[in-house]
Amino acid sequence: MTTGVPAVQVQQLKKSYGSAMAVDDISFEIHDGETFALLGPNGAGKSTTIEILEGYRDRSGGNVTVLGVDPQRGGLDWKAQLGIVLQSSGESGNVTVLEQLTHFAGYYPNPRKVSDVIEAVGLAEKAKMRISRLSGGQRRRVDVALGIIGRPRLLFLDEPTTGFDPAARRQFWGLINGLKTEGTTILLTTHYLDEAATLADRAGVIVGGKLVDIGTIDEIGGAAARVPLVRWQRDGVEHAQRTSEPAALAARLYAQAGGEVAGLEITRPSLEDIYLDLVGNPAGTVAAAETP
Ligand SMILES: Nc1ncnc2c1ncn2[C@@H]1O[C@H](COP(=O)(O)OP(=O)(O)OP(=O)(O)O)[C@@H](O)[C@H]1O
Repeated sequence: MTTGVPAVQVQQLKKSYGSAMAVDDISFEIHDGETFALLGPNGAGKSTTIEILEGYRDRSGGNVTVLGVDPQRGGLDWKAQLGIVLQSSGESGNVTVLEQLTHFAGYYPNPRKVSDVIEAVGLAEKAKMRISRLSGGQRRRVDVALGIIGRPRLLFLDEPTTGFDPAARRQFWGLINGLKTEGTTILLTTHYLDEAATLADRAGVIVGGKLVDIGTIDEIGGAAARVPLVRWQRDGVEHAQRTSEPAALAARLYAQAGGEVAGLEITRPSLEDIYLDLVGNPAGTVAAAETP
């Protein structure tokens, strides 16, 4: 249900570990029912931010509310409305998948049906197997199952699909889309940009503890970053040019070559290309513009 009150409100959040600033003056909001992806390279400050929102870590400065409550003061009622999938799996116990989920379901006032959750994360055939005997990716699915068993209003997913095979990742996307349809608010961190592009409504990009961009998936990086790229070869030399009229350029090249253009390729930057430009990775930068 949309109430108009942001599910998450972060204002000038700061977190230092000793003299090192892990999170440096970050502000953003997550609307009720929205899926928001926090993106950034290793060590950018994503987990620190999420752990502050979950109430696991104290902040050094700024204001934060999560479902209207300061996480440093959140009680059991507040916690029961959160679903949390931490970055590293804690589930390696000697109990079965079914036992573990049944046990955790007992902590929540209105849990999902255990068998439905086991089915949704693709563990039906492993329900009676001890968690310690599952593969890494299967254990990760148990983490996800534990995150959603309590029917959370707000779900935190910190790199949820690390270790998933491609089919499991697609299945997980379907699961998340189902939760979105039910109105669950989701905060996701992932290094898989296709995952962010598929699942998130908006994203924020953190680099070195600072928020360098925020917007809908279609806005991240700005319009200039989305201009198509035309590549071709002439006399064995690679050429590349960004242009908003790629067909016109291709036609010009065709006319100049008097026929087919060697190596002609027109691509639109993916979220990953745009992200790599944003975080300053040279592998993501596109060759300088030139005219044919
Ligand atoms: N408990 C801690 N004590 C000291 N420094 C820490 C602690 N936890 C994190 N840091 C530092 O804070 C910075 C941000 O770490 P954080 O785990 O939030 O990054 P991240 O964006 O989640 O990275 P990754 O993508 O690798 O998970 C890093 O430089 C890290 O070394």
